[in-house]
Amino acid sequence: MPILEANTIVKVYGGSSEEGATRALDGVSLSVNEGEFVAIMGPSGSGKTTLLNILSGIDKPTSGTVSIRGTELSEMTGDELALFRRRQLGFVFQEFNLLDSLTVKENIMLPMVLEKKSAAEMESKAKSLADLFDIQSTLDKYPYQISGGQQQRTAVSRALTNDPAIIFADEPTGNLDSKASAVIMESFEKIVAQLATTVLLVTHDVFAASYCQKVVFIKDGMIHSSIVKKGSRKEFLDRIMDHLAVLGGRSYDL
Ligand SMILES: Nc1ncnc2c1ncn2[C@@H]1O[C@H](COP(=O)(O)OP(=O)(O)OP(=O)(O)O)[C@@H](O)[C@H]1O
Repeated sequence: MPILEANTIVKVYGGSSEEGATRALDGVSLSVNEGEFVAIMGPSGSGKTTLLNILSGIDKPTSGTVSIRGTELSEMTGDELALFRRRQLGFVFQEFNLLDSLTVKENIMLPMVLEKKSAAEMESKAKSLADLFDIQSTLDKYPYQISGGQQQRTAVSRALTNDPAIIFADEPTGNLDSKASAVIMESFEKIVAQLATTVLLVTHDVFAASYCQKVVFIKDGMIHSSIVKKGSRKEFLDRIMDHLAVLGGRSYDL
Protein backbone atom coordinates (compact mmCIF):
# COMPACT_ATOMS: atom_id res chain seq x y z
CA MET A 1 0.00 0.00 0.00
CA PRO A 2 1.43 3.44 -0.85
CA ILE A 3 2.42 5.46 2.19
CA LEU A 4 3.69 8.35 0.09
CA GLU A 5 2.34 9.59 -3.22
CA ALA A 6 3.76 12.46 -5.23
CA ASN A 7 1.85 13.63 -8.25
CA THR A 8 3.42 15.69 -11.08
CA ILE A 9 5.77 17.71 -8.88
CA VAL A 10 7.24 20.80 -10.51
CA LYS A 11 9.71 23.04 -8.69
CA VAL A 12 10.95 26.26 -10.22
CA TYR A 13 13.47 28.28 -8.23
CA GLY A 14 13.77 32.04 -8.55
CA GLY A 15 12.83 34.54 -11.23
CA SER A 16 9.41 34.94 -12.73
CA SER A 17 10.84 34.87 -16.27
CA GLU A 18 12.00 31.61 -17.86
CA GLU A 19 15.50 33.09 -18.16
CA GLY A 20 16.15 33.73 -14.49
CA ALA A 21 14.47 30.55 -13.29
CA THR A 22 15.77 27.05 -12.63
CA ARG A 23 13.32 24.23 -13.26
CA ALA A 24 14.71 21.82 -10.65
CA LEU A 25 11.84 19.30 -10.93
CA ASP A 26 9.80 18.85 -14.05
CA GLY A 27 6.77 16.68 -13.38
CA VAL A 28 7.92 14.00 -10.93
CA SER A 29 5.36 11.37 -9.90
CA LEU A 30 6.42 8.79 -7.35
CA SER A 31 4.76 6.25 -5.13
CA VAL A 32 6.45 4.64 -2.13
CA ASN A 33 4.92 1.64 -0.40
CA GLU A 34 4.72 1.11 3.34
CA GLY A 35 7.89 -0.63 4.56
CA GLU A 36 9.83 0.08 1.37
CA PHE A 37 13.53 0.97 1.41
CA VAL A 38 14.19 3.28 -1.53
CA ALA A 39 17.22 5.22 -2.80
CA ILE A 40 17.06 8.20 -5.13
CA MET A 41 20.15 8.60 -7.32
CA GLY A 42 21.12 10.89 -10.17
CA PRO A 43 23.78 13.28 -11.41
CA SER A 44 24.70 16.41 -9.46
CA GLY A 45 22.02 19.06 -9.89
CA SER A 46 19.41 16.57 -11.12
CA GLY A 47 17.00 17.57 -8.34
CA LYS A 48 17.45 14.85 -5.70
CA THR A 49 17.64 17.07 -2.62
CA THR A 50 14.88 19.30 -3.97
CA LEU A 51 12.68 16.22 -4.36
CA LEU A 52 13.47 14.90 -0.88
CA ASN A 53 12.75 18.33 0.64
CA ILE A 54 9.39 18.53 -1.13
CA LEU A 55 8.38 14.96 -0.27
CA SER A 56 9.16 15.62 3.39
CA GLY A 57 7.39 18.98 3.58
CA ILE A 58 10.59 20.99 4.13
CA ASP A 59 9.94 22.84 0.87
CA LYS A 60 6.81 23.48 -1.20
CA PRO A 61 6.40 22.50 -4.85
CA THR A 62 5.56 25.13 -7.46
CA SER A 63 2.81 22.76 -8.56
CA GLY A 64 1.80 19.16 -7.92
CA THR A 65 0.79 17.36 -4.75
CA VAL A 66 2.38 15.18 -2.08
CA SER A 67 0.37 13.04 0.28
CA ILE A 68 1.62 10.92 3.14
CA ARG A 69 -0.71 8.36 4.70
CA GLY A 70 -3.51 9.97 2.70
CA THR A 71 -2.90 13.47 4.06
CA GLU A 72 -2.04 16.07 1.47
CA LEU A 73 0.80 18.25 2.75
CA SER A 74 -0.38 21.42 0.96
CA GLU A 75 -3.73 21.26 2.74
CA MET A 76 -2.13 21.64 6.17
CA THR A 77 -1.47 24.96 7.87
CA GLY A 78 2.12 25.76 8.83
CA ASP A 79 1.52 24.61 12.42
CA GLU A 80 -0.23 21.41 11.35
CA LEU A 81 2.60 20.59 8.96
CA ALA A 82 5.22 21.22 11.66
CA LEU A 83 3.39 18.87 14.02
CA PHE A 84 2.86 16.28 11.29
CA ARG A 85 6.56 16.33 10.43
CA ARG A 86 7.53 16.01 14.10
CA ARG A 87 5.20 13.07 14.71
CA GLN A 88 5.13 11.20 11.40
CA LEU A 89 8.53 11.83 9.81
CA GLY A 90 12.12 11.24 10.84
CA PHE A 91 15.15 12.97 9.35
CA VAL A 92 18.78 11.94 8.97
CA PHE A 93 21.36 14.27 7.40
CA GLN A 94 24.88 13.96 6.06
CA GLU A 95 26.19 16.25 8.84
CA PHE A 96 24.50 14.23 11.66
CA ASN A 97 23.07 17.50 13.12
CA LEU A 98 23.54 16.47 16.76
CA LEU A 99 23.72 19.07 19.52
CA ASP A 100 27.23 19.14 20.97
CA SER A 101 26.02 20.45 24.33
CA LEU A 102 23.84 17.37 24.90
CA THR A 103 24.91 13.79 25.57
CA VAL A 104 24.07 11.02 23.13
CA LYS A 105 21.14 9.98 25.33
CA GLU A 106 19.83 13.55 25.55
CA ASN A 107 20.15 13.95 21.78
CA ILE A 108 18.11 10.79 21.24
CA MET A 109 15.51 11.97 23.74
CA LEU A 110 15.11 15.46 22.29
CA PRO A 111 12.08 14.77 20.03
CA MET A 112 10.36 13.01 22.95
CA VAL A 113 10.95 16.04 25.19
CA LEU A 114 9.08 18.14 22.62
CA GLU A 115 6.25 15.58 22.78
CA LYS A 116 6.27 15.83 26.60
CA LYS A 117 6.77 12.09 27.09
CA SER A 118 7.42 10.84 30.63
CA ALA A 119 10.99 10.47 31.86
CA ALA A 120 10.53 6.70 32.24
CA GLU A 121 9.28 6.33 28.68
CA MET A 122 12.14 8.42 27.31
CA GLU A 123 14.73 6.40 29.24
CA SER A 124 13.30 3.12 28.09
CA LYS A 125 13.01 4.18 24.44
CA ALA A 126 16.55 5.63 24.35
CA LYS A 127 17.89 2.41 25.86
CA SER A 128 16.09 0.13 23.42
CA LEU A 129 17.24 2.18 20.41
CA ALA A 130 20.80 2.24 21.74
CA ASP A 131 20.63 -1.56 22.07
CA LEU A 132 19.27 -1.92 18.54
CA PHE A 133 22.09 0.18 17.07
CA ASP A 134 24.84 -0.95 19.43
CA ILE A 135 25.64 2.47 20.94
CA GLN A 136 24.84 1.59 24.59
CA SER A 137 28.38 2.47 25.72
CA THR A 138 28.16 5.97 24.23
CA LEU A 139 24.91 7.12 25.90
CA ASP A 140 26.60 9.38 28.46
CA LYS A 141 29.21 10.75 26.06
CA TYR A 142 29.03 13.91 23.98
CA PRO A 143 28.93 13.81 20.16
CA TYR A 144 32.54 15.04 19.85
CA GLN A 145 33.70 12.11 21.99
CA ILE A 146 32.37 9.41 19.64
CA SER A 147 33.09 8.29 16.06
CA GLY A 148 31.26 9.54 12.98
CA GLY A 149 29.53 6.19 12.61
CA GLN A 150 28.35 6.31 16.23
CA GLN A 151 27.16 9.89 15.71
CA GLN A 152 25.13 8.85 12.68
CA ARG A 153 23.64 5.89 14.59
CA THR A 154 22.68 8.39 17.31
CA ALA A 155 21.01 10.53 14.62
CA VAL A 156 19.13 7.48 13.29
CA SER A 157 18.01 6.66 16.85
CA ARG A 158 16.82 10.22 17.35
CA ALA A 159 14.89 10.07 14.06
CA LEU A 160 13.10 6.96 15.31
CA THR A 161 12.05 8.06 18.79
CA ASN A 162 8.53 9.09 17.82
CA ASP A 163 7.98 5.96 15.70
CA PRO A 164 7.77 7.84 12.39
CA ALA A 165 6.00 6.46 9.34
CA ILE A 166 8.89 7.45 7.08
CA ILE A 167 12.56 8.23 7.56
CA PHE A 168 14.02 10.69 5.03
CA ALA A 169 17.80 10.65 4.73
CA ASP A 170 19.92 13.00 2.61
CA GLU A 171 23.37 11.50 1.90
CA PRO A 172 23.42 9.64 5.25
CA THR A 173 26.79 8.00 4.47
CA GLY A 174 28.36 11.11 2.90
CA ASN A 175 30.68 11.74 5.87
CA LEU A 176 31.45 8.13 6.73
CA ASP A 177 34.15 5.68 5.71
CA SER A 178 33.09 2.46 4.02
CA LYS A 179 32.95 0.41 7.23
CA ALA A 180 30.79 2.96 9.06
CA SER A 181 28.64 3.34 5.92
CA ALA A 182 27.96 -0.40 5.92
CA VAL A 183 26.92 -0.24 9.59
CA ILE A 184 24.54 2.65 8.90
CA MET A 185 22.97 0.92 5.91
CA GLU A 186 22.58 -2.23 8.01
CA SER A 187 20.87 -0.05 10.63
CA PHE A 188 18.37 1.13 8.02
CA GLU A 189 17.85 -2.50 6.97
CA LYS A 190 17.05 -3.32 10.62
CA ILE A 191 14.57 -0.46 10.85
CA VAL A 192 12.77 -1.64 7.74
CA ALA A 193 12.79 -5.31 8.74
CA GLN A 194 12.09 -5.03 12.48
CA LEU A 195 10.07 -1.83 12.81
CA ALA A 196 8.44 -1.83 9.34
CA THR A 197 9.51 1.79 8.88
CA THR A 198 9.67 3.19 5.35
CA VAL A 199 13.07 4.64 4.44
CA LEU A 200 13.68 7.03 1.56
CA LEU A 201 17.20 8.27 0.98
CA VAL A 202 19.21 10.31 -1.47
CA THR A 203 22.73 9.13 -2.15
CA HIS A 204 25.71 9.34 -4.51
CA ASP A 205 27.09 6.22 -2.91
CA VAL A 206 26.50 3.12 -5.03
CA PHE A 207 27.53 0.87 -2.16
CA ALA A 208 24.92 2.49 0.12
CA ALA A 209 22.22 2.33 -2.55
CA SER A 210 22.84 -1.40 -3.03
CA TYR A 211 21.38 -2.02 0.46
CA CYS A 212 18.03 -0.61 -0.66
CA GLN A 213 15.20 -2.60 -2.20
CA LYS A 214 14.63 -0.14 -5.00
CA VAL A 215 16.59 2.66 -6.70
CA VAL A 216 14.87 5.51 -8.51
CA PHE A 217 17.10 7.42 -10.94
CA ILE A 218 16.43 11.05 -11.73
CA LYS A 219 17.94 13.21 -14.44
CA ASP A 220 17.22 16.84 -15.32
CA GLY A 221 14.39 16.98 -12.79
CA MET A 222 12.55 13.97 -14.19
CA ILE A 223 12.35 10.32 -13.23
CA HIS A 224 14.53 8.46 -15.69
CA SER A 225 14.05 4.86 -14.53
CA SER A 226 13.86 2.65 -11.47
CA ILE A 227 15.12 -0.82 -10.59
CA VAL A 228 14.14 -3.29 -7.90
CA LYS A 229 16.58 -5.60 -6.13
CA LYS A 230 16.52 -9.21 -7.16
CA GLY A 231 19.28 -11.56 -6.13
CA SER A 232 22.33 -10.54 -4.14
CA ARG A 233 23.43 -7.07 -3.04
CA LYS A 234 26.51 -7.41 -5.28
CA GLU A 235 24.33 -8.13 -8.33
CA PHE A 236 22.17 -5.14 -7.46
CA LEU A 237 25.27 -2.96 -7.11
CA ASP A 238 26.36 -3.97 -10.63
CA ARG A 239 22.93 -3.13 -12.05
CA ILE A 240 22.97 0.26 -10.30
CA MET A 241 26.40 0.96 -11.86
CA ASP A 242 25.05 0.05 -15.30
CA HIS A 243 22.12 2.43 -14.89
CA LEU A 244 24.35 5.26 -13.68
CA ALA A 245 26.62 4.77 -16.70
CA VAL A 246 23.59 5.28 -18.95
CA LEU A 247 22.53 8.31 -16.89
CA GLY A 248 25.93 10.02 -17.22
CA GLY A 249 26.86 13.08 -15.15
CA ARG A 250 29.25 13.09 -12.22
CA SER A 251 31.27 10.14 -11.08
CA TYR A 252 29.76 8.22 -8.19
CA ASP A 253 31.24 7.05 -4.94
CA LEU A 254 31.84 3.36 -4.62
N1 LIG B 1 17.43 27.34 -3.25
C1 LIG B 1 17.71 27.27 -4.55
N2 LIG B 1 17.62 28.35 -5.35
C2 LIG B 1 17.86 28.29 -6.67
N3 LIG B 1 18.23 27.16 -7.32
C3 LIG B 1 18.35 26.04 -6.58
C4 LIG B 1 18.10 26.03 -5.17
N4 LIG B 1 18.29 24.77 -4.70
C5 LIG B 1 18.66 24.05 -5.78
N5 LIG B 1 18.68 24.79 -6.90
C6 LIG B 1 19.00 24.33 -8.26
O1 LIG B 1 18.07 23.29 -8.58
C7 LIG B 1 18.73 22.23 -9.26
C8 LIG B 1 18.57 20.93 -8.47
O2 LIG B 1 19.30 21.04 -7.26
P1 LIG B 1 19.37 19.88 -6.16
O3 LIG B 1 20.17 20.39 -5.01
O4 LIG B 1 18.01 19.39 -5.88
O5 LIG B 1 20.16 18.76 -6.96
P2 LIG B 1 20.87 17.44 -6.43
O6 LIG B 1 20.56 16.38 -7.42
O7 LIG B 1 20.51 17.18 -5.01
O8 LIG B 1 22.40 17.87 -6.54
P3 LIG B 1 23.71 17.35 -5.75
O9 LIG B 1 23.84 15.90 -6.09
O10 LIG B 1 24.82 18.18 -6.34
O11 LIG B 1 23.49 17.60 -4.29
C9 LIG B 1 20.17 22.68 -9.48
O12 LIG B 1 20.26 23.28 -10.74
C10 LIG B 1 20.36 23.70 -8.37
O13 LIG B 1 21.35 24.63 -8.73
